[in-house]
Amino acid sequence: MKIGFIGMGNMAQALASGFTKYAKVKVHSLKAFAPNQIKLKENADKIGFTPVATLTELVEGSDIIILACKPYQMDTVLDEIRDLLKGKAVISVVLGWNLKKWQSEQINGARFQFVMPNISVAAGEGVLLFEEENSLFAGERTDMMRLFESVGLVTELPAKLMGIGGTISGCGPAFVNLFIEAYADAAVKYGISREIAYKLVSATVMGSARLQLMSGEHPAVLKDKVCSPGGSTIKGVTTLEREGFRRACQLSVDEIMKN
Ligand SMILES: NC(=O)C1=CN([C@@H]2O[C@H](COP(=O)(O)OP(=O)(O)OC[C@H]3O[C@@H](n4cnc5c(N)ncnc54)[C@H](O)[C@@H]3O)[C@@H](O)[C@H]2O)C=CC1
Ligand SMILES: O=C(O)[C@@H]1CCC=N1
Repeated sequence: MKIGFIGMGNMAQALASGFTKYAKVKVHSLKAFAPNQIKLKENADKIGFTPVATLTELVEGSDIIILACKPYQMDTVLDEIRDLLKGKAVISVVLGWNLKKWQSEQINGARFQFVMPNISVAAGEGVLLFEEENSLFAGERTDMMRLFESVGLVTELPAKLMGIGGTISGCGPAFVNLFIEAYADAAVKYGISREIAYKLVSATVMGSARLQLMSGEHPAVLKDKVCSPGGSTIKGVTTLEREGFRRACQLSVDEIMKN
């Protein structure tokens, strides 16, 4: 498998780090191109991929191209590589660049899959949504899913649900980290050091999530198990409810889904 990243920003760095650490399928080469060659070289040394100097070199030296630039950069990228993509498998993690959009570009001879990842792939604990509609060969799609399974939970969704799925899992780490920061601030306010505060809150989030996934129990059941009658937790829970925690979560999703 010869993989080439177009763009090496936050998301591509997370994926490349995840693949170099956790890939359970043989990756023969991992290359990347980005316009800022100094930064690219720094990331290459840190993560362990091969930096290349041009988009042409990247595409010609890879069988699988991972598009990981910003949506507004796609036109410039495609202008340069459109004619080189024949026979390649293209994975897009670019918001909005799904199969329908790709087909509207009429790029002949390239096979395509839209994947919505999240940043936690860097820790091997990501979420990766595969759009059901795709034009990969069946065998190569299975290989792709195995590769991405090395860095997280792979789930297939129909095109019509990729927007909401990607909002929950792709944007989700930002919401969760806001929560972590807020509770760490509260711990610091009462005297715990910042370093310990982040560890305590992050481990609590991770453990709560893992228990829910492993047990399959309703989150409300797990919440109730923590809330002793007349105890401390229920005071915190009712305060969050009074201050509109659930509503704020819902509204954050509604805002994104307006696009
Ligand atoms: N950051 C995240 O958590 C997630 C991001 N995504 C998607 O991943 C894509 C990248 O997002 P980020 O990594 O956050 O952005 P970023 O801004 O950190 O990275 C963009 C990369 O593209 C490169 N680039 C710019 N122009 C280029 C060109 N002409 N040719 C090749 N490379 C070029 C930049 O130098 C940079 O390395 C976006 O389309 C976004 O929708 C998807 C899921 C999660
Ligand atoms: O904020 C964004 O547009 C990208 C897509 C999902 C996560 N980050």
